[in-house]
Amino acid sequence: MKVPFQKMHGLGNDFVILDGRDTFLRMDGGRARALADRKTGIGCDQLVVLERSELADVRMRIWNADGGEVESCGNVSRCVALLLGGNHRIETKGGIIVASVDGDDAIVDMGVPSFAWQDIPLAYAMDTAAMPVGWESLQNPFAVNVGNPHIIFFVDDVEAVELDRLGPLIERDPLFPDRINVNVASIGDGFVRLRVWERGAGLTRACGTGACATAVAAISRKLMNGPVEVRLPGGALTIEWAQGTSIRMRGPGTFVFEGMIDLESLV
Ligand SMILES: N[C@@H](CCC[C@H](N)C(=O)O)C(=O)O
Repeated sequence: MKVPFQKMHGLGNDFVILDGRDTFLRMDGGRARALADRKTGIGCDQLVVLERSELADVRMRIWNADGGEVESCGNVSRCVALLLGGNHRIETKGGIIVASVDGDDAIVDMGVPSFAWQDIPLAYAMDTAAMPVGWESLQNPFAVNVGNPHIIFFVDDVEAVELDRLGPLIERDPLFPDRINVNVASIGDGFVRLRVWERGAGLTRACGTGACATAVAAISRKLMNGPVEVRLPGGALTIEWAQGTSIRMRGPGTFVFEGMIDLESLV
């Protein structure tokens, strides 16, 4: 049986979204990997299935392109808000987020960030605001969990970082038992420039949770005052946050195309 899908992107970070609210859709890592494959599947950074929720208006399950199911995704939460329209409480593995639509933008309350080393999680105790670790030129990072785990390195020039080489090394370092999303950021005049190596997806044009994590790190280290404009290769997001409060993200989501897919023909 063929089921409909939507292809969308948030600043170039792209998704295949399936609606399983009325029809049971069996999804697993193998199927997600097959659908995400850019040569043989539809192609995307993340595969998303909407389901009925007992806790919120809708449940959103997210798989990275490598087939791993993950807790959260900032860019897809804006796309889903724009797809559904109006205001929605969305259940994710990383907690409940609240999304609304404002013109071409969606605004998402991404929840309160966690800073405890056990919550990132790290393999052993350390100060997550000034981690005494480093990988070559990337030193003294900040770690935060914004629904999913992130590490942020502040550098002079994000373009000078070999993120395609260092990203996978850091993502899979034993310090991170659940692996980690790797952000390199530089402070500009009123904005932060950001590049992200995403856990399970590699280099992406944008990462919404990475933008949230980086804004939280920049505000915590008093490098920026909110709201923070985060400039990614695919475009900009605005992030608001103050100590002890939820993170608020604002930005666009774009419809690309729709089609039908036979899930049973996959592995
Ligand atoms: N692209 C996303 C994040 C997707 C999940 C991430 N790769 C992870 O493994 O946690 C975003 O926009 O936040």
